[in-house]
Amino acid sequence: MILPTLRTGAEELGLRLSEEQFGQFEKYFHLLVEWNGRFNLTAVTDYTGVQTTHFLDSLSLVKSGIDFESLKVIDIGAGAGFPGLPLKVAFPAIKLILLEATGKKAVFLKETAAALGLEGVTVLNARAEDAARQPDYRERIDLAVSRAVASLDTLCELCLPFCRVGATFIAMKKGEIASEIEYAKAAIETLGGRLYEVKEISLAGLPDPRQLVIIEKIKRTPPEYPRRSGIPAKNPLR
Ligand SMILES: C[S@@+](CC[C@H](N)C(=O)[O-])C[C@H]1O[C@@H](n2cnc3c(N)ncnc32)[C@H](O)[C@@H]1O
Repeated sequence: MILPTLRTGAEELGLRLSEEQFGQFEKYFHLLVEWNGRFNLTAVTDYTGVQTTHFLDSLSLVKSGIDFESLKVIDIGAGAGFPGLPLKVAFPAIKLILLEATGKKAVFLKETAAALGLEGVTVLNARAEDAARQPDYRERIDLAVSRAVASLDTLCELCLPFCRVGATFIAMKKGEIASEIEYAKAAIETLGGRLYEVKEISLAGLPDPRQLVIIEKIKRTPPEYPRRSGIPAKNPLR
């Protein structure tokens, strides 16, 4: 049987995946390992590790309680596709934008989405600071997600400008985040957000607890944000 760890974890998350979907995850695993031999995509390439650290961790977004069906979702700093691609495999009706600044990773994302037969996936090879100024993307998104890209204050400036008022932004974090949240309070408010909830996630397969930091967009983002490329990380809003 393929992907035993993912099967158990998905069940624990309340997800009922078909054999076709498990087949897509299996293919994704093989593409990840193959491309990783050419350039560095991830440090985790063992069969169980990918199922837990990448696939299940990405799917733990369901613990947010959001109904993903047919949402327009953007994954900011998608890297090798996490969490966006596993979410798309599990919820094929979402419209997914994978935003990734590094050209080679963007090529991997495009080829992988095609190889898995996924429709409704757009790969954007750009920096968030630039893409968020494009009318097609600014305040047009229902759900922004991001894992392992920046500290929460910086991340808010990269992600909240994409969210329409009423949309949700989820930052996937691990470890101690109380001070990170404290530092991000000003950024959340300035950019039109409101901290809704911090949800602790612990899954049997995951080595350490994670948090979903859930932020609602309650007001429009002022037009001066995001600032130009690199500034949100160099000089976070405080
Ligand atoms: C550590 S990787 C994490 C990748 C993936 N989210 C994951 O959890 O496996 C961070 C990724 O974010 C991308 N990135 C960082 N800053 C960015 C920005 N301002 N706009 C777009 N992508 C960015 C990097 O190129 C890199 O691929």
